[in-house]
Order: sequence, then C-alpha cells, then structure tokens
Amino acid sequence: MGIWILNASLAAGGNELKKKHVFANGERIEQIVDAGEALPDMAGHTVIDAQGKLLAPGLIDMHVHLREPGFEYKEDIASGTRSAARGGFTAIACMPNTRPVIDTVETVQYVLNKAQTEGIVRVLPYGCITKNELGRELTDFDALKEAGVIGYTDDGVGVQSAQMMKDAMAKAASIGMPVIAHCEDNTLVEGAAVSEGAFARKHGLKGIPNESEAIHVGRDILLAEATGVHYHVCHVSTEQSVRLIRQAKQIGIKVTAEVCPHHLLLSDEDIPGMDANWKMNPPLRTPRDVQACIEGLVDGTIDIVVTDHAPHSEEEKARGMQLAPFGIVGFETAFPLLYTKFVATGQWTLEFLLDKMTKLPAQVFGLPWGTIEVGKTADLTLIDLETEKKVNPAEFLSKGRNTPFTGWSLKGWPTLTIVGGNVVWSE
Ligand SMILES: NC(=O)N[C@@H](CC(=O)O)C(=O)O
Ligand SMILES: [Zn+2]
Ligand SMILES: [Zn+2]
Repeated sequence: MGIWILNASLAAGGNELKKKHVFANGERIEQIVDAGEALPDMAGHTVIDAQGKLLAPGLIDMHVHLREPGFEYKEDIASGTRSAARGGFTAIACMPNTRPVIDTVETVQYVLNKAQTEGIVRVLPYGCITKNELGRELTDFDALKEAGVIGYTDDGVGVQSAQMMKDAMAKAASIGMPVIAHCEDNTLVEGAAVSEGAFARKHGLKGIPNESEAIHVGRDILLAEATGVHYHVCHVSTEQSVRLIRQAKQIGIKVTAEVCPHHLLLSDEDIPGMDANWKMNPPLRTPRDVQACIEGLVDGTIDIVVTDHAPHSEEEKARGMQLAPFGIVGFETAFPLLYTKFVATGQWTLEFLLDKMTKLPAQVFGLPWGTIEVGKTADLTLIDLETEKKVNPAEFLSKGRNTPFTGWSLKGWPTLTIVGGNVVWSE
C-alpha cells in the first residue's frame, strides 16, 4: 500500500510554490503530478490531503544529542527521535558523548539496534575521535567505520592536542571519512559559562573569548590542508571562525561548516538574566558575531543548519548559569524559528532555508536523501506555513524543556512526517 499526498505545495525555486500530488509507493517516491491534471486511480492507497501545506524533503540534522546510552533521564532514542519527527526531521546524526561514549563497535551497534527497534527517524551515529573523548588515544577508525559510523568527533570537548588531531585527520582521510570538530581551546575557557561581552561584563562573570573557538578552527584548517581530510566545523559561532573558513574555502581546502538557529537569532545581549536555558556551548556571542554567522550562511561559507539538540533535565538546568550544563533543545523549534525570522521577513527565500536543512546536509555528508524526486526515498515533511503558534516547551516530545525560545510566536510548524513512505508522526 502506498500513500498519495494530494494538493501539496512543493518548493519550486526562490519563494515559488507549485501545487502537486505526490505518490510514495513503499519506500520510494513513484509519481509526482501537477495538481491540475486528472487524478490517477488511488484505490487501495492511503490518501492525505495536504490542503496546500508545504511538502518539503524530510529535514536532516547533522548534529544532535540523543543521550542514549547512559543519560536516558535527559533523553533517549525513543523520545529524541519523536522530538525530531515533530520538528520535521527524518534523519539525524547523533553525537557520541554518551555514557559509555560511542568509541567501540559494541556501542555503535547498541545505538543502531535501539534506533531500529525504538527510533522513528533515521539515526546516523558518529564515533569518537579519541577513546572516552579524553584526547589521549585514537579510537579504531576502521572498526567504527565498519560498524556504521558516518564520521568521527569528540563533540562536547575540543581535541586539545594538534598532533592527535593531525593523526585523526590523516587516518580519516585514508579511509575516506570526515572529521567533525567541536572547536574549543580549554586553556582559554576555564570555568566560564557565557561569552565575553555585555552580559558577562554586566554580571561580573568571566567570559569565554571568541579565540577559544577560532584558534581550533584555524589550527584544524591547516591540518586539513596538510592531510587532505574532509574537515567539518561544528556549531560555528564567531566572526573569526567564519572568516577563517571563508578563506580556507577560497583556496580549496576541504572544509565545511554548520551553524545553529540560536547563533543566528540570539546574542549575549538578549540573555534576560541568570537563566541557564540561555547557556549553551558555544555561548551566545555578540551581535556582530551573529551578523557574521548570518553572512557566512548566506554566502555559503557555512554550508548547513543543525540544531545541536542538547537536552538536559530541569533539575540540572535549575543549578543556575554558572553550574548548569551547557546545551539547549532544538528539534521542535528549528524550522519555525528560521522560517518566521528569516523567510517570512523576506531576508531569505524558502528555497534557501530548505536547502540548508535538506539538500546541502545530504550533499556535505554524502547521504542519499534531501530532495523530492521520482525514484528517491520518500522522506517527507508537511509544514504549515500559515498558522501562528507560541513555543510551548510543555508540548515538546523531547524529555528536555531547556529552550530560550519559550513564548515566541512562530509560523512554519511541521504537521506530518514521513520516513521511507511511512507516516511516523502527525499532529
Ligand atoms: N552544545 C552544548 O551546549 N552541549 C552539548 C555538547 C556540545 O555540543 O558541545 C551537550 O552534549 O550537552
Ligand atoms: Zn560541541
Ligand atoms: Zn553538540
């Protein structure tokens, strides 16, 4: 049995939409017909009337934390993938900073098995660069690749040793795999919870300087040049990082980069007080950095948008700005935030935003999804571009409620998510 999605608006370049009927037969998209044409026989198939809503390729998020194994009180694969589906995501790449960390074949298999039995969207695991993310010894890249990881990263911490990073890149390059880097020099950060800037000054807090990120970006670009690896920069947040990546791309170094919605929408000047729902790593930077990240995304320096969905418990976040863990949830607000603030305001086209969340992540990581075409996998998301609704963390399917966007009035809410031709979530 297949699914007919009738009267869907498909993005057709710029802000243009074309009304179509789309037929997914099993896993694949089998037909796309203009809404004006005579309807084919739909007998025996499920029929969904999209009523003009946007039908987008399933969103792809290349940086998320599912917390399983080990931190199931924050999130697990069941809740995390449901939260992702509610956000319109059909494929998500999960970070290995779990407990144990994903640094062995067994842990990779554990995550993949759980994803298969309890997950409702595609889960692509990353493996660690170093054992236990301690920065001392490389993991077995070959074995992890064989087990199914899509790249290597110690996300949560920076790889402090340049030699370790160079060895990692050389090895990854030799087996055609990417290195994904959380860029942070610990010696420049020590104990700081927010960025250097107006908020830290006002509250007399030690600040995280921009260089703590950019020093790693610069170092790693040189190492990527030397090793030829595909180097991907996590959650870019500073003007300096954007500049370095832009220059590296200009001279042909194989570097790609991602940015999170919060680093495009919030600066440290927006932090209302000592509320840890505004605490994440990298921290909210200055308005100038926000502007640079937007410019970087627009000119292609930054390739893709990711959420860095990082759920924590309420108890953890209640410890206050200084003591609470870094991180905010992201799945269930990402598309509405960016649609409302950048597309509905006319700064970006719909096509631009969709590309950054579908086609380009697939392209950057060599994944077979991200477009709506006959013959391709039916990973699809229906999105209501009209209805305005307030962000209400109590409704989240994530176990995490830690968001700074509570109460924001947004449009662009996903209403139905299809993975491989199956409806996995609907409003
Ligand atoms: N981004 C965050 O603030 N936190 C992440 C770690 C990370 O992405 O570096 C987490 O695991 O909680
Ligand atoms: Zn990180
Ligand atoms: Zn992360």
